[in-house]
Amino acid sequence: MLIVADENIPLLDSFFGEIGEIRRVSGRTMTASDVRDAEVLLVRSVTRVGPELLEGSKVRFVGTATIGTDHVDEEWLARNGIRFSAAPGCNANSVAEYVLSVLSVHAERRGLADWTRLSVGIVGVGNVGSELSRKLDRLGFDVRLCDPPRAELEDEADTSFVSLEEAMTCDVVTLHTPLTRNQPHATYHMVGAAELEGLSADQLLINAGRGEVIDTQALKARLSQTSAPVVALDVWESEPAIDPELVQQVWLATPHIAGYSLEGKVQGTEMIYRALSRYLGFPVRKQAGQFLPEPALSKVSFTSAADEDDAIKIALRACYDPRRDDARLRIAMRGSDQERAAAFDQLRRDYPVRRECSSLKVQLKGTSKSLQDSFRAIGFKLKI
Ligand SMILES: NC(=O)c1ccc[n+]([C@@H]2O[C@H](COP(=O)([O-])OP(=O)(O)OC[C@H]3O[C@@H](n4cnc5c(N)ncnc54)[C@H](O)[C@@H]3O)[C@@H](O)[C@H]2O)c1
Ligand SMILES: O=C(O)[C@H](O)[C@H](O)COP(=O)(O)O
Repeated sequence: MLIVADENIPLLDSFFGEIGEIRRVSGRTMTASDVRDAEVLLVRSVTRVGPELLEGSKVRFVGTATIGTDHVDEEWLARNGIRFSAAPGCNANSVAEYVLSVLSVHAERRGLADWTRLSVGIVGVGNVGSELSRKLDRLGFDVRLCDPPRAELEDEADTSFVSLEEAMTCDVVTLHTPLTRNQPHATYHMVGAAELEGLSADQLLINAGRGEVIDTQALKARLSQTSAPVVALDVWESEPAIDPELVQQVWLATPHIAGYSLEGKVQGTEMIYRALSRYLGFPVRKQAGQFLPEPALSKVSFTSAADEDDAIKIALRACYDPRRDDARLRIAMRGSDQERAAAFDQLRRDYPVRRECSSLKVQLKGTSKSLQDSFRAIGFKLKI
């Protein structure tokens, strides 16, 4: 069986080597002739999957090792009897850690002694938003949830949701919706001139969903005003050809890597491996955990002398500091349009190994119970 796969999917041989012959191709430039003879197609988010790619091919199973599915024409696949599977939640924890790290840097720049005094509006409360909300709640932040599709469900009567308008009054507004069009609560350009107008210079807007959820032109216009909000973008309209002026205008600019922890990527591969095995009736023998190496940084230690807020931020940013990705993206924005787009993709292809907080053992000596709880809330392993 021929399996055509995006070369950026990690551990292809380890997971799929026993299932079939693997042909690696560039996900961004994959064409119909690359996949014509394949029975299985494995992609990430940069490959548009629909009739242009698959008409006339032998493909009967498509797996995307990502949470987002806006690159896949699911209706067409279903109409053509092609089984489809995604990887819901695979990198939700990675994105939550990205947001926490961004918050920690933002609080520090603002001179806030206690970062939990920030109110946080989470827009889109699915796998990512829920994981983030759980961590923030446990840390003691004031969290408000905005998810109109969920708010309409009968079994959600116990959860209190706010409108987008109200979420956008929080100190921090963080977007985690899918990209949707032509349906109730569609998110394409959901944040436009009117929503941006209401944000003040004291507020932070984060987008780690999809770039098209914010209207780029409206954002650029808002950011050129003196009272502009602080903005952190991980996702962009028309990736990889992103707007270099917008990169200059935002506070923190990263190349769509919020979900790029090693754990997140490998879990994505594992999820489509499981789905394919089930589809083919093969036993599921492999799991992500067996392929995760020892982390480069495995232990940190704090004593009672540590400032509690500082200790959390030091440990968080030892695992992941978004300012490194921001610096790399800014450097990559030099050159022609084509060079910039290639550089954006290259940053993602050659992304350094990043481990999640759960890979770091934190030793606490003589520290308070509340500090221990905060470390646990984020997901660190504790040694007391
Ligand atoms: N930056 C990254 O690296 C990265 C990583 C993972 C996922 N993502 C993106 O984040 C999105 C969310 O991921 P997830 O796992 O939480 O997905 P999910 O499907 O579990 O949850 C999405 C939530 O958004 C809600 N939603 C839909 N329309 C909305 C609207 N108009 N307003 C508010 N909420 C709305 C849905 O009801 C749902 O609860 C993905 O679709 C993907 O596009 C980005
Ligand atoms: O949807 C997702 O899971 C994320 O956006 C994912 O991190 C995208 O990564 P890519 O497929 O572009 O490598």
